[in-house]
Amino acid sequence: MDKLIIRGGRRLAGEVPISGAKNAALPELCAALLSAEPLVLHNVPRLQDVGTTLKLLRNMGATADWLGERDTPAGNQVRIDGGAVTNPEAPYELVKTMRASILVLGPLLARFGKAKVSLPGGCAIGSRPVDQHIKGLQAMGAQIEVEHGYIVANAPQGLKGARISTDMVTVTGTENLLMAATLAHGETVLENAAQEPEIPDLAELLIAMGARIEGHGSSRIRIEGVDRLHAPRTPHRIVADRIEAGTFLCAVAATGGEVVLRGARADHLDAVIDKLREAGVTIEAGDGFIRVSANGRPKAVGFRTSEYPAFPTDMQAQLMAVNCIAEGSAVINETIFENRFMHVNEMVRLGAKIEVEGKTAVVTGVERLSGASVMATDLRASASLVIAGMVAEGETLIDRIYHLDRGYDRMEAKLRALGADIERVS
Ligand SMILES: CC(=O)N[C@H]1[C@@H](OP(=O)(O)OP(=O)(O)OC[C@H]2O[C@@H](n3ccc(=O)[nH]c3=O)[C@H](O)[C@@H]2O)O[C@H](CO)[C@@H](O)[C@@H]1O
Ligand SMILES: C=C(OP(=O)(O)O)C(=O)O
Repeated sequence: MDKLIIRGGRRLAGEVPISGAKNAALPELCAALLSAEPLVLHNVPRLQDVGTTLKLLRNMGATADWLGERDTPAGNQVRIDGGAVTNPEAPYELVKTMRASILVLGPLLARFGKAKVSLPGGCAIGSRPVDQHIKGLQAMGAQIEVEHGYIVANAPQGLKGARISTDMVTVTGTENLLMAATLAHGETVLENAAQEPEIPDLAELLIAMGARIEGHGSSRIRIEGVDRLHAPRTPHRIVADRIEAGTFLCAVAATGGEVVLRGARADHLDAVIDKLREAGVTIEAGDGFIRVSANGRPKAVGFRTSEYPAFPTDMQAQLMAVNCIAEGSAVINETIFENRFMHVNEMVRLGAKIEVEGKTAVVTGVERLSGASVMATDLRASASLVIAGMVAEGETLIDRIYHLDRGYDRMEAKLRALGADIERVS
């Protein structure tokens, strides 16, 4: 099992390319199931969850291939041909490692009138049910049973448009229902829709495939179903990963230095950038880049996670790492997931002062952290430990970094290119 060894104390400097967004790539790869014509996506990040999704699509009979080797001009392009899908099923073995596999449910049901998808189960950050996905598809006329750990869904006459208001804002729930509605008979209205930038990115892809969608990016999306979707005339380029970009911003805020993030979208990171400025970090942005510079200890900043455009839960752990070495103390409220403070005990092993009560963490900044062996428990927890390790004195060893690889494209190589002392060992 791979581990990371980090020797802290280096400032970061230089330029780093920001990859395509994991959370846009996953639904957009699944969107290939909506059409019998091939889909080509550009700017696909080379990370574990993308590999798992390609396997899942191949298991159904689709062809799904990278168009070039890593680091070649076509190295981030993928072609999926959903024309050959014969087996509209997602087995537990593939679904258990990646919760986003639930995103095949809507497309399969809409195109084939049936689907059998393993329940994804919970994960370290919380129980993460999919009841809203099921409720929405039932409102569109699907018959759904949960049997032996599988969602077994049927809509022999096809799905029909409906007005659906989910009980809470759900990102993959909105994506699943949006994709399903593109091929439903009549009009679907999604109320209380998620507004994360990955949703308009998905909607733009679907529109390029012939879908009729309005209101994406707002809390009310209207979809008029069509008979079939086709290949987009030009390949779709996946939007930049705002969480990867935010992670690098926090890394520089903690270590100090000056870094340019190439390809990053500052307009998708307003809440994170506001907090980092409040912490004393300098951030400038222009078309396709963000420049961040920091000197000395940041100031502690409190924040509360919430749905986009508020502060993202996927950045909570990384900004907590910055707070660990900041001047002053900060209160952090996690409102999206019930158990997303798994990194706290590991940060405490590095010398951080953090107290957790329920959904609130109080961080009192310390002057220095000290390197230790720690364990990654989930994706963003891993990233926060990398940040903490880069400012800790001495050596930090991070175990179980398969969590990190699920969502970052070679983070350690990108950090090493910026001057960090970080290596992967087996
Ligand atoms: C692949 C992907 O895009 N993952 C992101 C997506 O996850 P994901 O789409 O799974 O998260 P949701 O937005 O659905 O979850 C929000 C909240 O609603 C609850 N809920 C959700 C659906 C449902 O049917 N029932 C229910 O109770 C969840 O348990 C959670 O407490 O959005 C999260 C919130 O921004 C991010 O942290 C994840 O990185
Ligand atoms: C929680 C995350 O992802 P997923 O929904 O894929 O588990 C994340 O990206 O931080």
